[in-house]
Amino acid sequence: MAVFVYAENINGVYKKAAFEAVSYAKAIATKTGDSVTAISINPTDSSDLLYKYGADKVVNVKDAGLKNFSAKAYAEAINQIADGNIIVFPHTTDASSIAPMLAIQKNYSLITNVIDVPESISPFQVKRRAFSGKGFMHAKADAAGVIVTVSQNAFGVKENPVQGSEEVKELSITNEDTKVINHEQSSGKLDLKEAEIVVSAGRGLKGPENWGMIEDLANVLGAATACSKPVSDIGWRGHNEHVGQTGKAISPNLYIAVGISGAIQHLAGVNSSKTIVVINNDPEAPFFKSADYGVVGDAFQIIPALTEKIKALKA
Ligand SMILES: Cc1cc2nc3c(=O)[nH]c(=O)nc-3n(C[C@H](O)[C@H](O)[C@H](O)COP(=O)(O)OP(=O)(O)OC[C@H]3O[C@@H](n4cnc5c(N)ncnc54)[C@H](O)[C@@H]3O)c2cc1C
Repeated sequence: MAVFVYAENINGVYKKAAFEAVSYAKAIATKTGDSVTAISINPTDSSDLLYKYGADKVVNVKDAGLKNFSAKAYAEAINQIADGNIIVFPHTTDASSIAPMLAIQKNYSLITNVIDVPESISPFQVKRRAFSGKGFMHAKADAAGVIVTVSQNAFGVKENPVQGSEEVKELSITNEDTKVINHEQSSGKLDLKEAEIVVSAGRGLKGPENWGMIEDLANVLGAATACSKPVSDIGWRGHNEHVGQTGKAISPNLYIAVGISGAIQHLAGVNSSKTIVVINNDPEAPFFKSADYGVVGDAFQIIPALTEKIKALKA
């Protein structure tokens, strides 16, 4: 029996989340004594990239009808291939919409946002994030099969090279329900949900003209940029950068929050970050309660100085 894993790609290029999901599937397979089969839809990247993290077999689905993403059509394609009783997905936006559809098609349990290898396989029990990242729970699957989505940056990308094999599968799924009206391109250079470091700013920055210093800091750190909800609501930044309860939920290794008060709805999307640094000129700002490191001061002085210091250190 194989542990199946969905290896997500964007325009054919594997995401970091795909490598993390394969690493996670390998950890389960090691526990169960099974192999790992990765499924990817229309990839252009080499399967070698997935063998590196432990995929014993890679099934590359070729289907022109799946050129545009559709959760229903992708679930149908994966359903035709994944005949094991453990299926792993990354907890990305796309995969999080495929996984529930597949769970219904297969009548499997669905456990989202898992953060560790299962405590037991039969019954399948695993630790997951709950309540917008404010708590944890140990979820138990009660169906014959289980689908899990792995919280990004929680398990990590772990090399486990194997001699893998590849199979190309030609499918022809009908994808008539989906019509692409527009593609929104992320303004940042890095995918916010994949980024290890995120520099985020709020209304404390006073206006969009001041975002240059945030981008400069992000550039020297190799970070993605994010913002609070009001900032994207006013139109200072695009909605693709909005993090929080109603925006993207992220869990980078380092989250730097500049001029953000730390409202509960903002924290809901960022409190799974491994280290949080808060820069705010109000010592009473609620965000300091959730911070690992806090700097009380004016962002307009601190950010350029910090950027220069990091540049000097790197030089
Ligand atoms: C249903 C619902 C859902 C929501 N979802 C989200 C969500 O997903 N994400 C989200 O972010 N919000 C969300 N909100 C809004 C949230 O409640 C807050 O209003 C919002 O997060 C505040 O944004 P802010 O911190 O940028 O602005 P503010 O609350 O105005 O805070 C600005 C901060 O900047 C500091 N500051 C000012 N000048 C400087 C300076 N020169 N240097 C340093 N610091 C300075 C201030 O001290 C202050 O702490 C939601 C609200 C509701 C009701």
